[in-house]
Amino acid sequence: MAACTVYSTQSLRTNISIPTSSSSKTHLGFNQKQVVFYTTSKKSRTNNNKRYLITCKAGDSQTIVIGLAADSGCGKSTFMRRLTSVFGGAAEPPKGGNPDSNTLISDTTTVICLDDYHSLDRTGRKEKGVTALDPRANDFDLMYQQVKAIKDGISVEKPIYNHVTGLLDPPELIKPPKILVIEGLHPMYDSRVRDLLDFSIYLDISNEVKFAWKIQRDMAERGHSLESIKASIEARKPDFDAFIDPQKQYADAVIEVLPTQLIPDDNEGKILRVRLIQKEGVKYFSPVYLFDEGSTISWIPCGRKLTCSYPGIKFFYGPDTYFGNEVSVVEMDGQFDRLDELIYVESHLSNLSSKFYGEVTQQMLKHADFPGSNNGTGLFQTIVGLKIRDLFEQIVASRAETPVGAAKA
Ligand SMILES: Nc1ncnc2c1ncn2[C@@H]1O[C@H](COP(=O)(O)OP(=O)(O)OP(=O)(O)O)[C@@H](O)[C@H]1O
Ligand SMILES: O=C(CO)[C@H](O)[C@H](O)COP(=O)(O)O
Repeated sequence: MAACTVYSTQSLRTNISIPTSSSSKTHLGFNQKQVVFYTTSKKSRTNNNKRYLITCKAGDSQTIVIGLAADSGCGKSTFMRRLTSVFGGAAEPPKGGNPDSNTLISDTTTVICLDDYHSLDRTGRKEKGVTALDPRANDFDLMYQQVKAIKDGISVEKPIYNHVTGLLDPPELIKPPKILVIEGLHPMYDSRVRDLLDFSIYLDISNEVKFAWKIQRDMAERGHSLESIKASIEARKPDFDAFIDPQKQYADAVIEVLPTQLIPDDNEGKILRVRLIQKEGVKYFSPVYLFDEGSTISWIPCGRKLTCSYPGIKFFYGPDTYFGNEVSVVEMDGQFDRLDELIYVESHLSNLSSKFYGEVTQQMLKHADFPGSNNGTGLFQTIVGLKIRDLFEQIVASRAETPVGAAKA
């Protein structure tokens, strides 16, 4: 008989299929209760008026789980596009599925958006007076159960939050990929979910820059008024500070985006100072460094090999502490004039986990049209993408070396 796991999902509205043809009685435990299912037909089952989702699959290769946390409009999608590109192949929504699905699937990666675990839809949040950032508007039990199931090689029927209608749509099937990325507001909020992560990233966009990006997108591209953008940022801020921002203390890598220091009192938010904060001592992750590992360096690369216009470019590298953890920081302030000259900067960075000389520059040139390609946001997102590929390859290699049975010891 197939090994089965039960996932409770009360928000489930449609029947789901049970991928087993077994006709025998199956005893499955859930929430300390023993429930009995007859897995004879491909339908969802109800027990004590509660609907259960049953998934059956014997998982033999564990999925690697990456968490990416950030507020809305802070570059998660852009980062995801860079990451999937590092693995090759395009990422697309599930074929033939809900056109408003938030999921992106490529050969190696599946990116799920944690908005899909909103337990309250738009109307529900309005009625209860809570924002989507509030944990009460999210189902962390289901998030944990499903991420764990995928990590264990088991397919799940994940709910969909529809950003167009503001409703919870019928679920979609998510099969275990090689790499699962969970991106959204709360990947590191719940300790059970956090413990499932093999690597975690937080995009820390300062208020000034967030405001500038919001204006650019929501005003220029979506026709919102300046007042409504300001009001929306203000309304989210208390919950952002309480529930989203504190997650950065748990991240293995933080990309911090600040206004430039090269122009005194700059408040345009166009030139950026970007810091890649890398935790020391994380298994399978060795931080990138500039010139000499462990030293402290300030570097202005502008000159014969790198064209810079005002206000120039400044790099910094050095050790630091971050929420009590030892970290290494690489910082870039300013922006590139010519991306093809980035190779000069790349050749001074070490531990990049690139597969060939110039891979970072090649990736940046390939996606020159993505936001942030001329500054540290694009550069550090690309580098973190390479580090994730390296982490994945190291974990796979270490599993191949581990004799069967020893892994459980
Ligand atoms: N590195 C960047 N430099 C400049 N602008 C950026 C950068 N990253 C993102 N933006 C701006 O922010 C907008 C949102 O970016 P993106 O879609 O990647 O964010 P998101 O976190 O996925 O947003 P949402 O959660 O709202 O879907 C972009 O359209 C762009 O205007
Ligand atoms: O913070 C968000 C994450 O994307 C959204 O605001 C949240 O998911 C609610 O979505 P919508 O505004 O479409 O109802």
